[in-house]
Amino acid sequence: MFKVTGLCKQFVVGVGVHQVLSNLSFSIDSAKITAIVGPSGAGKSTLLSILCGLESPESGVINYLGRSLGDMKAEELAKLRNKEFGFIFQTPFYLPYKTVLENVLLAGSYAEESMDNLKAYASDLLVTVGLSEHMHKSPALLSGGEQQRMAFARAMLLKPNVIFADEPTASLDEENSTNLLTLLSEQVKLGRSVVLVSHDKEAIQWADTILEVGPKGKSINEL
Ligand SMILES: Nc1ncnc2c1ncn2[C@@H]1O[C@H](COP(=O)(O)OP(=O)(O)OP(=O)(O)O)[C@@H](O)[C@H]1O
Repeated sequence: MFKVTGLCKQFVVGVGVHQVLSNLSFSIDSAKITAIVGPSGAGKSTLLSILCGLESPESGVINYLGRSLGDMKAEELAKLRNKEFGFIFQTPFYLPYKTVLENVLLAGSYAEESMDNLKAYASDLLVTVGLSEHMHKSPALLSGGEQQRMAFARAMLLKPNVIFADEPTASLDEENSTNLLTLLSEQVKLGRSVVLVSHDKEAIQWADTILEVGPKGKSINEL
């Protein structure tokens, strides 16, 4: 699904240059959970941001289903992110003055479906993740695990092909981690792909493929 060749990324910090990823080449298969692991500061989150087109590399080619992200115009890339990629972060973001259902529908304006269909689908998703009773409350009233399940439902709204997750279980207890990982693995059985960055041993155990980024992003190897 992803084929990455010769990826280099650096950040300019003050008058210096911080080399974060150096000449990495690897592939990520579809319909699998791929975990990106490695020491703190190795560049895992940076790598995730590059794969989903939020950051651009200094050099290297990132092919997604045969299309080079670097050759896409900003509009095309934004469309790809909205239509094909879903995102889950360590800390679920939400608008507290909107309900759980409205928060799940935040990306709805990018959909081609009618708002009525989207609302019905968002409600179904909230039933699937066990939040049907909380649909019309503010997310501020939910527990951390419930908020993360809301984030999962939001990530699924536009039926993404790939779900990117950066430390999705880091703020969850074991039971809530297992719930979230179960939801993600069910999506993989339906043919979707999950790419996650994690330090969490349990989350890593759910992965079909583990890619380890070496210190200072100087290598990447499948474990
Ligand atoms: N926007 C930025 N500007 C400058 N430096 C950055 C920026 N983003 C990340 N870095 C630096 O790049 C390096 C890699 O950061 P990144 O967050 O990708 O690492 P990580 O492997 O995900 O770390 P952790 O496991 O601790 O979250 C770090 O040294 C970080 O300080």
